[in-house]
Amino acid sequence: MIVAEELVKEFRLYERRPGLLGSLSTLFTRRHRTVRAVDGVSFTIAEGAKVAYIGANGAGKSTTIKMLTGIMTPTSGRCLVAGVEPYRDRRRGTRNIGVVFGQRSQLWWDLSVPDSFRILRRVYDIPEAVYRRNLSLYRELLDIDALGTTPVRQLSLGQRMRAEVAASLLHDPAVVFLDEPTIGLDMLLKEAVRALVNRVNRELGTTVVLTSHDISDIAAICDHALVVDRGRVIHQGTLTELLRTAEQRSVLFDHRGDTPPEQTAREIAQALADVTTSVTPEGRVRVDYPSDRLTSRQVLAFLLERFDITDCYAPEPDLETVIRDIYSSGGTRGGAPGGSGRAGAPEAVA
Ligand SMILES: Nc1ncnc2c1ncn2[C@@H]1O[C@H](COP(=O)(O)OP(=O)(O)OP(=O)(O)O)[C@@H](O)[C@H]1O
Repeated sequence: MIVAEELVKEFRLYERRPGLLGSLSTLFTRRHRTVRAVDGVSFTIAEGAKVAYIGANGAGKSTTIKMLTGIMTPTSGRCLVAGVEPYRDRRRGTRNIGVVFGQRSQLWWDLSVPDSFRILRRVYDIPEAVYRRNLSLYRELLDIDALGTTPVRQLSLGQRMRAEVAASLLHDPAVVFLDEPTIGLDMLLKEAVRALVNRVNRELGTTVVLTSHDISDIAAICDHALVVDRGRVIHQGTLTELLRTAEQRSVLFDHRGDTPPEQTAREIAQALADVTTSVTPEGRVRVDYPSDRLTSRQVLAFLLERFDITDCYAPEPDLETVIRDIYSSGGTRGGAPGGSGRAGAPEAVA
């Protein structure tokens, strides 16, 4: 559904020299430096996938999405969305694509939400049945009627974002790009937006590309992740594979006997290099270990041999920690199953 091949975007930044003389001299000799915001990014996203596009501030997410939605033309490389190069054929491109994009609005500021929707219906030539089905879905999930006839400019951020998400899906696009779609929404509305996105994906097979700093959006919607750092793809695969790359794992357990858990924790820390131990408020022993130096099998074998364990579990690594680790390593860690890196042919995300 989406193919990016060695996508590059460079910006020229012109230097301004201080003072009046400096300003005058820049009229004659303009010096510039080039910023490479996207540095040869290649990937494919299959039809119907729900992909989190993850990266720290300035990693190149918005620039990539601007190229995928046809707002920007790549410096080199190319991308195809539903078979169309969106920046070459914007008319055909926009029919396939829905977008919720940060500060940009697709609504008319002086008009109400229903009036904006009526215009969008004409622009996209949306069949009556599709328009009605979608409006009733937005009534059911987003309480869209509550926005009434207030002009869009007078809506709160949360109210506007509800309308933006609905507007992006009104024409049943094949792909929807959602950049921070739940910003400004309260907990219930966040859940409603996530439910809507999941429902259109399930019922219509809409491909979803989500950018969000809210990890719970990613966990609630996405099944795949594409992680970028300094303009390059550094990880791609399923969310489960991403979680498996966790650098730190843990095991929690209870055991029989008179030894207090604090003493057990000390014994383990002395016996096993690289682990850290603690006792939870419930009195369980917690063992944290680095996954590149110890396997869960080794840790469990050690614990089973030494202690009469009555209960034991290994919690899933949490997504937030995993993503933070990826950012801090700047893509120098080994890739997850499914591959990482940018060289060669585009790699499949789903
Ligand atoms: N129009 C522009 N002119 C010059 N530099 C730009 C322009 N747009 C983006 N950049 C630079 O390109 C890099 C990537 O920016 P981009 O907005 O794509 O990052 P991002 O991952 O979306 O960040 P954020 O999470 O903060 O939105 C940054 O260094 C940014 O300063």
